[in-house]
Amino acid sequence: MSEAAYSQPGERRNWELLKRVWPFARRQVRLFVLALVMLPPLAAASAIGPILIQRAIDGPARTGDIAGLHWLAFLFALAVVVRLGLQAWQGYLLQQAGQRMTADIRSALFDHVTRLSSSYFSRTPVGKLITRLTSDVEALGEVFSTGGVGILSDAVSIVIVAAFMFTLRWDLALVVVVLLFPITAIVIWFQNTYRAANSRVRETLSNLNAILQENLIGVNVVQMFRREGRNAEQFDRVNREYIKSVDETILYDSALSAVMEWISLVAIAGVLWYGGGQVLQNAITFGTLVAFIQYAQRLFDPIRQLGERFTSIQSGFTSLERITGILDEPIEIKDQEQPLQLPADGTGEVTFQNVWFAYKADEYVLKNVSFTIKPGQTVALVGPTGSGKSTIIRLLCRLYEPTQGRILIDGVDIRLIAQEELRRRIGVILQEGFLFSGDINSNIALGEPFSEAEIQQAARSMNVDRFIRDLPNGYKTQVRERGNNLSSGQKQLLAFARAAVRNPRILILDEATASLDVGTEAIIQQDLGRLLAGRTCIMIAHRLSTIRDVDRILVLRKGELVEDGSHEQLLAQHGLYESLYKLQALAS
Ligand SMILES: Nc1ncnc2c1ncn2[C@@H]1O[C@H](COP(=O)(O)OP(=O)(O)OP(=O)(O)O)[C@@H](O)[C@H]1O
Repeated sequence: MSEAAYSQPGERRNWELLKRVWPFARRQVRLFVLALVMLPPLAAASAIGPILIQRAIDGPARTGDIAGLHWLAFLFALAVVVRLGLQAWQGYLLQQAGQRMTADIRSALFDHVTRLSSSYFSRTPVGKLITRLTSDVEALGEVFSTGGVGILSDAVSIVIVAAFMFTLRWDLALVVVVLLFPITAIVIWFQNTYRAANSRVRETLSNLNAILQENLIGVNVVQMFRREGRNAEQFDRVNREYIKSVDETILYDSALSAVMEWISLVAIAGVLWYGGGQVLQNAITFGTLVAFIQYAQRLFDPIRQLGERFTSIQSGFTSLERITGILDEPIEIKDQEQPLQLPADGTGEVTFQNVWFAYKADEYVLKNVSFTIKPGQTVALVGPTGSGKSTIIRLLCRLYEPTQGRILIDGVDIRLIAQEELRRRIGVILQEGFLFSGDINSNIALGEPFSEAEIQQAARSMNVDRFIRDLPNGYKTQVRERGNNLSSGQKQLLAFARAAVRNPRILILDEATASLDVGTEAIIQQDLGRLLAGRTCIMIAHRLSTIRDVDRILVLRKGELVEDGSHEQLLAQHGLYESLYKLQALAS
C-alpha cells in the first residue's frame, strides 16, 4: 500500500479498523470485563455526592441537627473514597490491558514485517517502518488504555448524572441537557478536522524518522562528504513541517477544550439564572440549586473528558490505519500448505528453466535464463555491472519469485519446498557480513542449536579460530552495533564460519572475498577449497583472476546468458568473457 493511501483520513470505516484489533482485545477480555463491571458503582458513587450536599443543606444544616450532619458528611466521604478507589483500580486494569494489547500488536507487526518480501523493503524506508512499530503502536495503546473504556465510562456517568438530575427537577435538568445537542455537533466537526490534521502529523513524523535513520546509518558518508550542513538543513525543513502539523492538532485540541469549557459555564449560568429565580419564588430549595450546580459540573466533566478522549481516539484510528496497512501487506512468498521435502540424499543440483524476472513490471532484468549446475560443480557468474548476477542468486534463495519459468533444486521446484528447508540447503556468504548484537558464538549459530564444539570446529576449518581467540573474550566477545568493533575482513571471516557450521549442500558466494586483504584472501582461498569440496557452489566475482580455476563460468549480458564454459573454452570463443578478462589483465 502506498504512503498516500495511509494518509487518507477516515478512508477505512472505523468499525472495519476496530474489527482488526478485536482479536488482540479478546485476549484481554477478563481485564476489560472487570473494568466494565466497575462502571455503574463508579458512576453512582460520583452522582450521589450532590444529593448528599442537598440533604445536608436543606436538612440538618438548617435545623441544627449535628448528628445528622455528621452522618451525611460520613456518607459523602465514603462516596468519595469509593469513587477514588474504584477509579484508581479501573485505571490500573485498563492500563494493564492496553499495555498487553500494545505488546501483542507490536509483536504481530514485527513478525509480519520480518516475513515481508525483499520487494516490500526496497520500496519502504526503514525509518517509516520503525515509526509504525513504535510511535504508531504507542498511540494505539493510548486508545486501549484510556480511550475505549473511558468513553463508555463517560457515557455511563452522563446517563446516571442526567437520571439523577431529572428525578430531582426535570425543568432544571432540561436547561442543561438541551446544551448537549450543540456540543455533539461541535465534537463531530472537530473530530473530522482533527483526524485529517493528525494524519499529517503521523506522516511527517515518519518522514522525519526516515531521514534520521538514513543519516545515522550513513553517518560515515555524511561526514566524509561534508554533508552535515546540507543534511541538517533538510532535517530542519522536515522538522518544521512536523512542528507545523503538530501545531495544527494542538490548535484543534485547545479550541475544543475551550469551547467545551465555555459551554459548561453557559450551562451553569443558565442553572443559576433559572434556578435562582425558582429559589426566590420558593419553588425549589437552596440545597436543590446547589446540588444542580454540582450536577451540571459533573455532567460536563465527562463531556469535556470525552472531547479529550476523542483526540486520543482519533490519533489511535490514524495509527490503526497505518498499522493495518502493514498487516494487510500480503506475504508474497509463502510456503505451500503441504510443502515437498527435498530428497534427504539430495546432491545439490541447481536448474534454471527459462527464467524471466522483472523488479518492475515489464522491465526484465533476466531474460529466458536456462542452465543446470551439476552436483558438486563450482560455477562463477560473470558479467558487467547490472547484468543480473545478484538477481539470479536472489531468485535461487527465493527472496523474489521468477516472473516466468522455474528454478529446481535436485529436480524439485523451489516454490514447492518449505523456505526453511530451502535456506538450510543453501549457504550464502555476501560481500558484507551483517552481524547482530550478541557474542561471536551467537553470530555464528544465528539462533540454531549448534554446540560450542561444533561452532569452534567450523571456525577452525575456516582458519578463523585463531583470529577469534585473539579477541578480548574469544568466542564470548560481544559484537557492538552491527560489528563496529570488527574490521570488514574479520566480519567476512565470521560469515565463512557461519556457512561452514551449517554444512549446506549448495554454497553461494557473492563477492565474498572482495573485502579481504590479499594475504587473508589467499589463506581463505585454500580453506574455501575445503569448504567447497562436495558442494555445489555458485560464486560472483568481479576479479576474474580469482575464478580462473572454477569448473564453469556463466557470462551474463543485460539479463541474458550469453556464454557458458570453462575459462579456457570461453577465452577460445573470443566473446564477452575474453574482452572482460583482457580488460582486467590490462588494468592490473
Ligand atoms: N530491488 C531492485 N528494484 C529494482 N531494480 C533492481 C533492484 N535490484 C536490482 N535492480 C536492477 O536489476 C538489474 C540487475 O541487478 P543485479 O543486482 O542483479 O546486477 P549485478 O549483475 O549483480 O550487478 P553488480 O555486478 O553491480 O552487483 C540492474 O539493472 C538493477 O538496476
